Amino acid sequence: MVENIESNSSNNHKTDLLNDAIITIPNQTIPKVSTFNFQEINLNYHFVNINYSSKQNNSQTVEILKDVCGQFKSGQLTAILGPSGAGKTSLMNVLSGFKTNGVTGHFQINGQERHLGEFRKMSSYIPQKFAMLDLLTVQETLKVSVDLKLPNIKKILEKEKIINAILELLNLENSRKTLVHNLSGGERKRLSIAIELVTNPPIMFFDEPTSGLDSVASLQIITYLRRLAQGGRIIVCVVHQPSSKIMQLFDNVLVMAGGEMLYSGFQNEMIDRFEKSGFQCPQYYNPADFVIEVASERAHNCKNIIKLIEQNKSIHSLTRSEDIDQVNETTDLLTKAKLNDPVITKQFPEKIQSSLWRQLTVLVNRSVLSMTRNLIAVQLRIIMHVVVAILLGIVFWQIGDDASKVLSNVSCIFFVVLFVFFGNAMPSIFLSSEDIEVFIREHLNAWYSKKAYYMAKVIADLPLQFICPTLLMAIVYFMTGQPCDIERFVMCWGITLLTAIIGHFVGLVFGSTFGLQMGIFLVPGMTIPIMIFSGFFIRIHEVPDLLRPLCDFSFFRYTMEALLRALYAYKRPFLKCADKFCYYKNPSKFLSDYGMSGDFYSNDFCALLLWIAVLNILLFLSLSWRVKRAQ
Ligand SMILES: Nc1ncnc2c1ncn2[C@@H]1O[C@H](COP(=O)(O)OP(=O)(O)OP(=O)(O)O)[C@@H](O)[C@H]1O
Repeated sequence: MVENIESNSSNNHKTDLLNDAIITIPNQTIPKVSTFNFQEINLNYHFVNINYSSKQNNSQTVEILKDVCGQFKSGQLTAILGPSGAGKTSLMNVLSGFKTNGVTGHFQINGQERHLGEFRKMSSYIPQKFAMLDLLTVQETLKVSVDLKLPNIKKILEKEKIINAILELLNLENSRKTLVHNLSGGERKRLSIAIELVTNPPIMFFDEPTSGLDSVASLQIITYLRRLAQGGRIIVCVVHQPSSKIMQLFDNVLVMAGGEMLYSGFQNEMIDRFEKSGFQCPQYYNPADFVIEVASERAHNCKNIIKLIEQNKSIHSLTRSEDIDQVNETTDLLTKAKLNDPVITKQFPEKIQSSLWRQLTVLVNRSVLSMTRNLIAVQLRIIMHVVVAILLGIVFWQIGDDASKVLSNVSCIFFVVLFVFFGNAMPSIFLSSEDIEVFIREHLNAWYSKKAYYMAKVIADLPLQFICPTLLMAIVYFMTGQPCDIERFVMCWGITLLTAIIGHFVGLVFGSTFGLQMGIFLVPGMTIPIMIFSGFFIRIHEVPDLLRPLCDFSFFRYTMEALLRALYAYKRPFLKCADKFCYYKNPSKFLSDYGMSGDFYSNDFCALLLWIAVLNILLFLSLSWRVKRAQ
């Protein structure tokens, strides 16, 4: 079957199509990557004495990778093998530049020290769990990728040509209209490859691209990867127990054991090398299973195995830095000469980052598209606001001008604040925790800046933050019989909007910092205590002196104060009294009893704006922290 797939000329034709689609675009301003011909530059990625350690919670340092060396060359497909916990994923993270903290050693591209920023632009890392937005179709997902990664391609037809070529190459044409969350495991994997293929990167890393797939789908994926490698790319992937058929597709193998490198060299020399070192592979045994079994014995004799295999190595079986230097000197002269050629250097591939404006528009459009398909985020949120508003209107029907029901009116206002806050905070926790992984991947792959993502997050939800509180306030205000005064209505509406925005940011900050589970627990857990200091449960002047500063900190205090001032301050005439005596007939008396007298609506408004500014800063810091932590 392998042979069949390999000899299939139509597949080669698809590879050509992809290259054609990208290379023959009739526009001189097309990105450098589009004009890059992989055959022209032989990349040689060397890594020497790579060590990686991580600090534990108890401040102990764990050594994860120890003195790993090796090299990858253009046109070769390399597998990283090893038993569970051998350090394969860690090595992949380090080599791809996704992990930098605690990493030492030398990384060289064609003999020159790797510059991380540049390296990220010319490489792609497809992790095992490749985060994607579930509510976009395959075609839309690829379109976003093209829009962000190929900013110089403006014509829709050209974009479609590239998308079609990639879909055809990866056999995804029939799924182009399928939502990502409806894709099968294999299709999802292929889509993740497709997304990164858009820029035609010359170096691609895959962490377990076959995990969760059956043998046929696994073979298919590795065959695609081989085809990509044959197009002149460096393709490296971690694989778990590949079948013999799959093993044959690899050019090189890197075997890891206990964070050390056991073997690095040609796939077809591997068993020979192990046999010469005294490890006999039984007949008809899967070579991958065999080397993993040998590697699993590392706990007892890993050092001995490495030593033995070293003694029998060939020039291509690289296990130590000296070997790499030797190969460097002998084989890279031509490549170096080519790299120094200005014509070729000019064609060196790199991902071009689009302008901030373009990043912003693409990200906002994507968020809006995704949100409109999200039942919880949009439809349910609007419906809930309307239903609750009508319910409140019925329960508190026409009490706004009734002096005997002032306290009930305050409860109604408090309920509005509560509902608007949580009605916006909870969906935002869900939304932000859902796409934070997508952000980290795309940002680290140099698709867009943190600033663009942050601004898009703020802008995309604005329409809902406008619509939901507006609907709620309009219904509640008029059903509950608040004063028929447009100014007072606008004042109340403004505060409800700010409350919704604060709720949204609180949700974003907690969701992106702590994730969904912790966010759902922490938002109510941390905000409900703040409500105690809102002036609703206990009047501010009755709060113990020691805790009084907390009232200045509570944003619920400012929302309550502002709303009650909008309704009862600013020379509001006496309220109607249906009973013989109404204590709060005079609205100013009520405000003064609650410690809210004075026409200071604007102060409360400014305090809420300040809160929004602080939450914005926290959100930006949270995103930066998440990116840093991912590295
Ligand atoms: N940040 C970390 N802190 C502490 N230990 C870590 C950290 N990352 C990885 N390790 C440890 O390093 C070892 C290698 O982990 P890694 O995930 O690279 O292994 P792997 O070969 O990919 O395993 P698997 O095949 O099971 O995914 C494991 O023992 C793991 O527990």
